[in-house]
Amino acid sequence: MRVAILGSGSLGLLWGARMQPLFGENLLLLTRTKDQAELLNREGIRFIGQGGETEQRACHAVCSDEMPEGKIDLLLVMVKQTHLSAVLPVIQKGTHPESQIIFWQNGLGHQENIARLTDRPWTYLSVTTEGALREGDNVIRGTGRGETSIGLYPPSEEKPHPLLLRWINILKEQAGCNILYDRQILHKIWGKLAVNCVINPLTALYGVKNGALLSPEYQAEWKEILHEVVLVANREGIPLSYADLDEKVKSVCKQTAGNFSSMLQDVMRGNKTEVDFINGAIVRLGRKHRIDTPVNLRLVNLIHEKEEQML
Ligand SMILES: NC(=O)C1=CN([C@@H]2O[C@H](COP(=O)(O)OP(=O)(O)OC[C@H]3O[C@@H](n4cnc5c(N)ncnc54)[C@H](OP(=O)(O)O)[C@@H]3O)[C@@H](O)[C@H]2O)C=CC1
Ligand SMILES: CC(C)(CO)C(=O)C(=O)O
Repeated sequence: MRVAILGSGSLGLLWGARMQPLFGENLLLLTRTKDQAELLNREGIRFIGQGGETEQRACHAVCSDEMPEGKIDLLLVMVKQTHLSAVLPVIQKGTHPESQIIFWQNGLGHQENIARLTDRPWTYLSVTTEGALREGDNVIRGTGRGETSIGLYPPSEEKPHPLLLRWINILKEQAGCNILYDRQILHKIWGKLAVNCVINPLTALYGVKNGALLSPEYQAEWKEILHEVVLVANREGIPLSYADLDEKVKSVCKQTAGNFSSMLQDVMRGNKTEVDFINGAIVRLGRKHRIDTPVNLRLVNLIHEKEEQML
């Protein structure tokens, strides 16, 4: 099985380090720049565990402009939502009709991009609570083991392809990953979306770590955001309750108390954030169902203002 990772950032380097011992020369990392590919080929990936232990893993990388044609059997797409449409031609070129293509982006919006691929029926969404922080172009720090779910998208009663199940088993049995196939992947996507709708914009606007949101001053906004998310989710046919989601957001704030959310990190680095695919997705779907979502809309606008200020 030839496996590739498109996007060698935080998530890409984490999964690259993890899969290298399992797939060796059959694993390819794809980068945006030639410089990063050269660095990875020269020095490999340096993985720093939670206890500070470091391992150097040799790897094979190329710039995504040089994606080999039709050779990849299983592709992990790990670029941000903001770069997805630009890499569609790379995905189309590197894969074949039996390829298994897994999209890892937070938020909603990748569905439209997936629909633009031609003759690629085996597409999946993934939701992961595994955390990673990139400390250099070839340095990755694991910030907590978590759980990963993968499900066919568009949703289908069809069984997943045997190749995907083989890959999941290899990761489970040989790398001890907590990873599973999930027929209800959209429920997981919405659960994670709700978490991101609260934590990401509030931490980015107020410049605080995830754990700070548990203090009373943020509770009013937190509740207003979640109420809108639940209304929209239910109208989309996703049966999520306010109480469950509120509990989930609290538990993620506790588990990741010391983390800077990805949106806060983007704002600090002067990068475009994924807000249009997180709170922006609630606003778009709200409009579709004629549900007002003023709180999420306000957050989208405030985050865009913040992005402008940081440019
Ligand atoms: N980090 C985490 O723990 C988690 C992240 N996610 C989601 O996963 C996705 C990726 O996140 P994360 O890894 O943190 O993001 P990063 O920004 O760290 O990584 C994205 C990578 O994609 C690369 N990229 C962009 N354009 C191209 C291209 N044309 N060809 C090849 N590579 C390209 C970027 O390259 P360059 O750096 O050179 O611009 C970057 O290395 C996001 O949607 C995020 O929401 C989900 C769960 C956890
Ligand atoms: C779960 C959370 C909020 C962890 O920081 C995250 O997914 C993010 O930062 O994007």
